[in-house]
Amino acid sequence: LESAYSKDGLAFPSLDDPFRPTPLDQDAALAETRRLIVAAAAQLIATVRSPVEVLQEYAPGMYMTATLGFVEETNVADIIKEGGAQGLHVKAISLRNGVDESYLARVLRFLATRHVFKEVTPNVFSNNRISSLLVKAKSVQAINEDPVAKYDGAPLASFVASSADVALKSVHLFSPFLQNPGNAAAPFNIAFKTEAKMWDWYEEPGNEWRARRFTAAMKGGGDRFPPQLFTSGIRGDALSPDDVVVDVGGSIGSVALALYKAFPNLRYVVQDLGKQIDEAGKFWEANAPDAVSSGRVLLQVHDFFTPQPVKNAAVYFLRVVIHDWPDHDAKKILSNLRDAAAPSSKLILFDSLAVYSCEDPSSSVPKKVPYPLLGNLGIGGAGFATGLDLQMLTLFNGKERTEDEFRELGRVTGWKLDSVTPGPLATMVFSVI
Ligand SMILES: C[S@@+](CC[C@H](N)C(=O)[O-])C[C@H]1O[C@@H](n2cnc3c(N)ncnc32)[C@H](O)[C@@H]1O
Repeated sequence: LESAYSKDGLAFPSLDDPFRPTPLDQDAALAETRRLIVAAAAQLIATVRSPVEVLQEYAPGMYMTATLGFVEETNVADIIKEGGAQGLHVKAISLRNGVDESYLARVLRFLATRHVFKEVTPNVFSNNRISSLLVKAKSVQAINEDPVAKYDGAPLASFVASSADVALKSVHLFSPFLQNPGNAAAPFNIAFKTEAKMWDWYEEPGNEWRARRFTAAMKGGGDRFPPQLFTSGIRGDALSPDDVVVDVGGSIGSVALALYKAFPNLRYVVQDLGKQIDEAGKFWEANAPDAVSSGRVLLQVHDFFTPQPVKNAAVYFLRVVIHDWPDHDAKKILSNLRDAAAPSSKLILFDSLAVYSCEDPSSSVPKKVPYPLLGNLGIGGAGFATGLDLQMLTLFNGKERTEDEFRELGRVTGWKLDSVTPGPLATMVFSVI
């Protein structure tokens, strides 16, 4: 890593400094190097640490979520940033967010002990590489003036905040749900005493701020979505000008926007529920004003449990949608697309791939990892995906699926899995059976 950075005339970033993006953050070979180092370091810790201490650290793991949510809600990283690089005393943070300074000190010390924030001198905290990503996109004053819009432009902060809100408030019902899954749709539904799916519940009065936060989280999607992912599983000659690409459950269409910019001669349809499509109108107006008026991009209200109105599209794609649904619902969604498809249509799913923690001889992309690391590289490889899997279970009884599970889901709905391109989001390309 150091030599790769020095080749670009850069020092390897210090944990003490705020995060500054560089092109090397996107370099695939370096990402693999990082994963191996993290996998090895985590395994080394698990190996040498007293197992008692390991469990003492893991069992109260909820405090990580709770403290991150608290600092996000009370704008701590934002306040520290506005205070300057030298850091701020908890008294000064308290003056701005009204939280007792001794509570702040204890929360920030818990996090600094885990490398989120740095305690520069006693009770003085600065942002470091990790905590700097908790900073939202607006000034603290603007946040206080319009709290509902607090997470606009800050997708990662939105993700952190919603993990500490709906997910944390639901997860204490995890074990009862798993033991009696017939009693409710998901732990979320028991916790919030609702039969509604989380999206529909967001639309209820009083939840406007949650709906807005969710949209903010989704708006970051396109930035983290390199368009070449889209073509990675499709033959170069498979798409022609004016071919129709449907972004099913596309939210505001941040992924379709990235694709539209990369492949402007295709036609796009972004489909979602009403509120998302209303937001999509504003999003496209701000980012590609001609796209909708020229007819290249159509924003369409569509419930994917009803027949798909766009027939014979070249591509139907769903990004992080199928993992929201249990198998019986996922099958309905894919069957509706199959009914609308032409023989040449492709279905592309972008989702995290569940990878066994041991070796998987049946995988179409077998990966040899250095002995004695875990088959999925542990938290270095599958940390986020395994966490997301349980988050989907908690919120929706959804799931991240293995390659075999995707193949089977396709097979029973009339789609053949042609290729799998692994990555932080895997690309699964299906053709019509
Ligand atoms: C996790 S988000 C993914 C959004 C988008 N694909 C992206 O990657 O940015 C799931 C989306 O599914 C949409 N959704 C949920 N139920 C739906 C339904 N019945 N019909 C259409 N869209 C739905 C939600 O509104 C939400 O925008």
